[in-house]
Amino acid sequence: MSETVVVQNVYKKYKMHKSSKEKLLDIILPRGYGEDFYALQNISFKAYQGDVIGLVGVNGSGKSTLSNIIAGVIPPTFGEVTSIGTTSIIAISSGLNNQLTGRENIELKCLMLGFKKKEIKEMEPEIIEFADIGKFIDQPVKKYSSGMKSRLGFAISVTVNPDILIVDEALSVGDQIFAQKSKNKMFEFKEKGKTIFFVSHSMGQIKEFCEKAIWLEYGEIKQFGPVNNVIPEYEKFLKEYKSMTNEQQKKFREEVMQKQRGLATI
Ligand SMILES: Nc1ncnc2c1ncn2[C@@H]1O[C@H](COP(=O)(O)OP(=O)(O)OP(=O)(O)O)[C@@H](O)[C@H]1O
Repeated sequence: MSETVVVQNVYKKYKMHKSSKEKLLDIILPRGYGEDFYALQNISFKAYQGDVIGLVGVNGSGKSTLSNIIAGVIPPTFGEVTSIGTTSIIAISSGLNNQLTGRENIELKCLMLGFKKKEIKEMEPEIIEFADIGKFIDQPVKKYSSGMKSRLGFAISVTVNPDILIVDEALSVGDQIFAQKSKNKMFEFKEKGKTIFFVSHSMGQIKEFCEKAIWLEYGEIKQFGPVNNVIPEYEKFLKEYKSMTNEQQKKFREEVMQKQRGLATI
């Protein structure tokens, strides 16, 4: 099985700003301003053709940041990501331009992915049919509901037929019929041997769909392995976390923040 995504020692550092003044200082000052905060630390793993990998972790553990880095939407601060093949990300905030119509967004996104105008015209009917948002396709996206946006984002991302697909919570919005249609499409991709990363808070969906899982904690990989090993451990942690008192949960979150604040050894 050949490698499709190689992630090596990836870190993502953000600055914490308490006010817009601090944000401004960060831009003006040569060394920047603000406390360092690591959304990701020391992330390394390999994905292979046909891998379907679930990304799990509590809120703020770094799932979306890692998805965006794999997709090339944002760069890592340190480290390297090598992708063999075309990559497409499906996320609720899927980078649609609010001022443009759905149809114009199709063209823009496909142009950005490197397609020629003729190819886009050929793909357009398929995208519109999959999105199934009727006359809204010629309305500006700012008039769309969140479900409509995710339908259009999903339709574009799957129709361009990427080798590597990153699905970030996309199945949690939209109605049941669309969710089923999306699920079928993803199973179709899985059968074709594409590499899929799947972010979800639904352990049911992760267990149903993925063979491997990455559990992120404090922006680090806590566990990576077969879904049947990782998810029971993660569920055990979730159960313990839920049974904590508010005070204990607060302490845990503070420890998390502390760990992400520049304690990284690079
Ligand atoms: N642009 C940014 N600037 C500063 N901090 C950021 C930025 N984007 C994300 N973060 C921080 O990085 C951490 C990881 O965020 P991320 O969205 O990747 O987590 P997540 O696991 O996807 O969370 P959720 O389950 O809530 O979607 C969070 O603490 C978040 O506040």
